[in-house]
Amino acid sequence: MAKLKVGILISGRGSNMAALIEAARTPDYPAEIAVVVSNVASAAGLKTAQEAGVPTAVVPHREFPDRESFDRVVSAELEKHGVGLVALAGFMRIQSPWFPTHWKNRIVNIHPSLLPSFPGLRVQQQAIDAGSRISGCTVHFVTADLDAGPIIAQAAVPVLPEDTADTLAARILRQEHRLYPMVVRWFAEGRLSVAGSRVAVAGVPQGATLLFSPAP
Ligand SMILES: Nc1nc2c(c(=O)[nH]1)N[C@@H](CN(C=O)c1ccc(C(=O)N[C@@H](CCC(=O)O)C(=O)O)cc1)CN2
Ligand SMILES: NCC(=O)N[C@@H]1O[C@H](COP(=O)([O-])[O-])[C@@H](O)[C@H]1O
Repeated sequence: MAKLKVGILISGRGSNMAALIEAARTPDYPAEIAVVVSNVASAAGLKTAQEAGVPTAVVPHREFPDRESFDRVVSAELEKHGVGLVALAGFMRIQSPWFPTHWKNRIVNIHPSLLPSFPGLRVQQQAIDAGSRISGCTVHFVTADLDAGPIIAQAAVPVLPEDTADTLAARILRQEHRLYPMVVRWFAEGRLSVAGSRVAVAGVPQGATLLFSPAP
């Protein structure tokens, strides 16, 4: 049976992209990484993808008059590679409503907070400033509403008194690299269904959609 083709959008380092590429190297993983697209030519993740033999493309957002025209070219690049799931991985552009509508329930994002808390950017510092004792990451379907799409799975980590944004980000990132490949596998296996704002994951234990790592 043909594997699900995943297209990954990045803007920078690409460690979540690398985790997905590594997961897809396993023969029984039900997805393959078909293309990596960046809006930034200098994204370090492009080199990582090329060294892994994954096709890449750059679509510079600054060259477009508006978000939708940029989004349509990105979408065409993904469709050229037969992509069935779009995975945002440190992709730093807010997409026009056209994109998540066109890719409805076929586009996911990983976000470094326990949504709905702390959408947007600089979220690790937001959690620290709020005195949160727990933080983590969320994989969700992407909709026109920023960081507000149906939640698929989350991973939680402690926030320590001595944490800086960087130490907390590093602790969360380790869980991101576990969570994202797990969720992409579930999508590829056809286990995800969306009803309104809720996602059901068929055939997995109820607790499997929440990882908790008490390790500092
Ligand atoms: N329509 C949607 N687009 C995006 C979503 C989403 O849920 N719906 N998720 C974000 C990912 N993201 C946080 O997880 C995020 C990325 C970027 C921004 C942002 O403010 N971008 C600015 C530029 C910032 C920069 O270049 O440093 C912008 O686009 O003007 C907020 C949240 C991805 N897109
Ligand atoms: N709002 C989007 C956002 O903040 N995404 C976050 O950017 C980082 C990208 O790292 P990576 O490029 O090494 O995967 C990740 O921590 C991801 O959760």
